This record gives sequence, C-alpha cells and structure tokens, in this order.
Amino acid sequence: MAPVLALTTGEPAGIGPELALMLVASRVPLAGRVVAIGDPDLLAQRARRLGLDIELPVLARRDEVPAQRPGVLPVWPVTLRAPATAGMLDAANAGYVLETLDVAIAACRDGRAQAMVTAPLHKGVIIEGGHPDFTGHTEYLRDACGVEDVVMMLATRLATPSGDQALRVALASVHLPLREVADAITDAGLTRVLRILDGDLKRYFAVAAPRIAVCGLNPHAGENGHLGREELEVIIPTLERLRCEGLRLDGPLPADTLFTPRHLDGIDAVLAMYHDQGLPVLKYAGFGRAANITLGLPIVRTSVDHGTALDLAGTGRADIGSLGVALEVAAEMARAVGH
Ligand SMILES: NC(=O)c1ccc[n+]([C@@H]2O[C@H](COP(=O)([O-])OP(=O)(O)OC[C@H]3O[C@@H](n4cnc5c(N)ncnc54)[C@H](O)[C@@H]3O)[C@@H](O)[C@H]2O)c1
Ligand SMILES: N[C@H](C(=O)O)[C@H](O)COP(=O)(O)O
Repeated sequence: MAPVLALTTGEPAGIGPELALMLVASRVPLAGRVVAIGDPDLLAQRARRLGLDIELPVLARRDEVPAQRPGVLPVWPVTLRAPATAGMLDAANAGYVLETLDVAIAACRDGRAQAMVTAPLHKGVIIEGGHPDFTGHTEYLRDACGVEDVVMMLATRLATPSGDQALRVALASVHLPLREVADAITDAGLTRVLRILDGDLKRYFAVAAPRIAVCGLNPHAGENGHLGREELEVIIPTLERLRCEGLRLDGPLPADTLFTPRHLDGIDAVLAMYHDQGLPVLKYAGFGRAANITLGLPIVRTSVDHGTALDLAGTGRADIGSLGVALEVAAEMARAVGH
C-alpha cells in the first residue's frame, strides 16, 4: 500500500488550507495516501471560496486512510478555536495549529501514518497565542519526539557541470537571532549536526558515503584568523576529528564561492552555519521546487519551502509546487525506511 502522508494544513489564515485543496483539485497523482489534518468546515469554506469541487470525507476516528482518488481529500478533523479569515491572523487559533501537529506526530509514532508533511504555520502568532518558547516546527518536533538534536535541511535540484543533482543545504544553527549565532557554533553542536546529517543522508537518500561541504562562519572562512577566529578555534578542529571517524568533509570553505555550480558538483549536502547563509541560496535556486526536511527524528517529516503568505491567502494564486515536492520527498523517505 502507498504510505499514508499526514498533511497538517497549517495556519488557518494562511495559504496552507488552500494549497492542500488546490493540489487535490489539480488531479496530479499524489505520492501517497494523503490525509489532511485540520478543520473540515474551514477546508469546505475555502474550497467554496475558490470554486474548487473537492470531496472532503471526515475520518472522525482518525484511522484508516483509503487509497487516493482524484478530487477527494480525506480529513482527520481538528476544530478551530475561533473562526478563521484568510489573511487575518488570530492568536486564538495557536492551540489549533499545535493540535494539528500533535495529531500528525501521534499518527506517525503509532504507525497510522508513515510520514508527516506540514503546510506553513506562523511562528509569531503561535508565540502571541501563549507559547513564548515556540520557534518553529523543527524545534517543536524535536521536543515532542524527545530527541536531543535535529537538523533542518532544505533540498531542491541544481544543474552542475556534470549534470542535474540534488542541492541540499543543512543548517548548523536554525531560528536564532544573528547576534547569538557565533556563540552557538561549538565543537559539540557541530559534531552532533554532522553525524545526523551524514547518517540520515545514508538512511533516507541512499547516499553511500556522503560528501559534505562545510561553510565557514566568517567572510572568506575567516581569512586565516584575520576576519574571525571561529574557523581556527572550532570548525577546523571539529572537522579534522570527524574525518578520523570516516566522515567525508570539505572545508571550512568560503560560503560565497562554495555556492556556485562548479563547487557544488558532486557535493551531497552543504552545511551552512546559519539560516540566512544557506537558505537564501537554496530558495534562489529552487523556490517553489524545494522541500524542508527535518533530520534526526524517529519519524519522517517534510515541509514546504515557504511561509504563510498572508498576502495570497484566499486568492488561489499561491504556487502548489513546493507542497508537491514535500509530499514526494516524504514518500521517498518513508519507502527508504521500509514503509
Ligand atoms: N514551513 C513553515 O511553516 C514556514 C516556512 C517559512 C516561513 N514560515 C513562517 O511564515 C510566516 C511568513 O513568513 P515570510 O513572510 O517570511 O515568508 P512567506 O514565504 O510567507 O512569504 C514571502 C513571499 O513569498 C511569497 N510566497 C510564499 N509562498 C508562496 C507560494 N506558495 N506561492 C507564491 N508565492 C509565495 C509571499 O506571497 C511573499 O511575497 C512567518 O511566520 C514565518 O516564520 C513558516
Ligand atoms: N526556516 C524555514 C524556512 O525558512 O523555510 C521555516 O522557517 C520553517 O521552519 P520550521 O519547519 O521549523 O517551521
């Protein structure tokens, strides 16, 4: 049977609900048995608003998901806390958004689903809704699954001199103010991130001996200590030690020239030191054709490469491309671990 992909529909005022509907309405074959997690009335209202003729059977017991049928989107129901209006955030629905995640996590953990795929949520409104420590799905999943560390990795495709290949960018630090980044780059942290990245490239993506290129933190990878000392004091010694364990690591390399097709040729993943060192490059290369993947979890989780796009919510103009990729990657990962 095709894997069950539990799709959380995200911030109810954002584009998540309509992306799920538009994807089903597009009638492209889906990568697995997709079940939407969200408020059935919200989905029905949004479908009417967009003139989409979608059948939304509610699976009240949140159990067996039938084989995918064109124009049909089964729903595991979660009830909104307050009415949702496209484009208008309401902190009252923070608990609703988190409940959709909890439903998906539980289903992945007890085997009713083989992967979870998340439509975008709005971090700020979750925080304002009474969850001051919330920083994103990635960290929420880490805590919910009881693991020490996870790694955010985004992936798309890239043309290099040797041909088409994956462009995967993982992050050594994630949702952190820039002011705090340098202190977060430690030997212990880099070691954990690189071991997870190396292990999960093998486990989920059939890369036998991953070749990972590691960015420096500072301009020109520190220019031999003249533009910052983190490379000399932390990154180089960590990479040397991990090479002795057998990891294939290049770097630390200057990020500006590493992110060019010639240097990326044959590289299985890049480790960027912080969010906006790596993700703008990835999104420039493949926005709308990329997936966000959380590594290091006991379950499979992917997501879209974009946010809630409140400016587009309710218009039907949002691009469904990334959601399609996120579902495909989730199914590929689920199959790789035998589902
Ligand atoms: N996976 C996630 O849950 C996720 C990912 C990224 C950002 N976010 C959150 O989303 C919120 C808004 O973030 P932002 O404004 O930085 O980014 P955003 O991606 O929501 O919007 C940035 C721009 O990209 C456009 N855009 C986004 N998705 C699009 C799509 N599918 N098709 C066409 N255009 C699209 C928007 O219209 C906007 O112009 C923030 O709270 C952020 O943290 C969540
Ligand atoms: N950093 C992600 C991006 O820019 O696409 C995004 O904020 C999503 O993060 P979570 O998956 O942790 O919510």
